[in-house]
Amino acid sequence: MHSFRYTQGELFAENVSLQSLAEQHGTPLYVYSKATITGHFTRLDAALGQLDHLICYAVKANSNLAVLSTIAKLGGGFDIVSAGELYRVIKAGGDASKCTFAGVGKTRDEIVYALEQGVYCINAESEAELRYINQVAGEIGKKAPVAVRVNPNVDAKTHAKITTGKSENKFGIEFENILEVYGRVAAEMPNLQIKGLQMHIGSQLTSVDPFVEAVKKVVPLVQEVKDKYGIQFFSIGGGIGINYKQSLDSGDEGWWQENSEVHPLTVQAYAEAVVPHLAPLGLRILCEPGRFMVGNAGVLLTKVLYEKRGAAKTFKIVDAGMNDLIRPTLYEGWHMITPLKQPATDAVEKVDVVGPICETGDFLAQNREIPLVNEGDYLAVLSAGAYGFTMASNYNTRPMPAEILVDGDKATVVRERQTLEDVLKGEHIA
Ligand SMILES: Cc1ncc(COP(=O)(O)O)c(C=O)c1O
Ligand SMILES: N[C@@H](CCCC[NH3+])C(=O)O
Repeated sequence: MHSFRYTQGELFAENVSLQSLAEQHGTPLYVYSKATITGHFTRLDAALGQLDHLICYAVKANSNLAVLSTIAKLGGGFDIVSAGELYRVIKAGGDASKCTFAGVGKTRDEIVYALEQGVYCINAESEAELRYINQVAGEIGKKAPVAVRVNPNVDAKTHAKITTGKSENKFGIEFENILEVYGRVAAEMPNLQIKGLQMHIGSQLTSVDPFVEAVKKVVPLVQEVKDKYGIQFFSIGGGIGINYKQSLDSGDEGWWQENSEVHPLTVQAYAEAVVPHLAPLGLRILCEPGRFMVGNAGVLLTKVLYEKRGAAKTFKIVDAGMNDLIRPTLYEGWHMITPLKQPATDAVEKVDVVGPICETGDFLAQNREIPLVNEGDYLAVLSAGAYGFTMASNYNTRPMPAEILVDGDKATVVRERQTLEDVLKGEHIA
């Protein structure tokens, strides 16, 4: 479901013209659609309807308070990876008791904060971590709810940098060692309460097969852990991929259709494939989607500053760089780029869309055919709602962009653009 579409020659987010937002608020600018987020949550929730389930949205994908508040109001829980993310969830009105705490390197302060706030579960990724949580919990007089993350050694067939469920990845404990570890937790770590088992094999999966392979492999183990230790939940992690090549409302027609392809993975297909394996467990099933929930719900608006016709290439130099959206640089991420004002002709030209950062890797697209645009025109980088702003930085001392949430006719600035003073805050001459 997408809420971005061309209407009378202009690109809209729900009922709001993106050109007007760019003119009013400046660029680079992130714009999110509340209807898309709500639609995605509702669809996944319905697809898992047969199970006792909880959607724990992976906050790292997009942690804007307004996004978190939207999901909290829909009844969602949250998968967090730091004290900072938990702090955000609480500030946004989310419920700590619906939070799972993931990550391989939790610190003492983070463990204490999570226990004090009463998170649903801490998902531990090593035996050393379990022992440390046990120690910290004892010191503060708490019993820590824990799950162990299993590394099922299944290939998620996604980009190498976002594969997490193979033996060579740093995540989780080997499948073969899980039962022994639970045994030691039960016998030797009195301040831990065994609450569940968790897995997550990777991000941006575009086929249901690796999910099914992992679920089929891990379910018998879950059953055994349940029988021995009486756990409450099994979390199947996140990872549902989105279609980066079809980011506009499907009713649209235009040059971008040529780039469209049917996404092989839908939530319905996902649920149909995994639910039959999960239902017999009789456990609460957690799901931790990040990108699926927000990826197609956000765009990054940018302005064409200059055109440079080089000997080998034509560059469109825009005002958004890799510090605003690092996915193309880091993962060869492909994001559709389209003008905010529909071009008068179908003509396209092959260009590199590059940012102002002093790095050769600073590009939003390379060798890409886009419609003819001139200096001063605005472009939208689509499907930028996940791992966009959350991975942005102040590299080259560039202020972080503003974020806007659109809800029907209403556009609200949900994070202000940083000023240079903001960027330098806390910094001192020795
Ligand atoms: C433990 C865990 N859960 C959930 C997610 C969310 O992943 P995605 O955004 O691909 O759904 C991640 C990131 O890959 C993760 O590491
Ligand atoms: N940041 C990655 C996804 C990482 C998933 C985190 N566990 C991306 O944009 O594709």
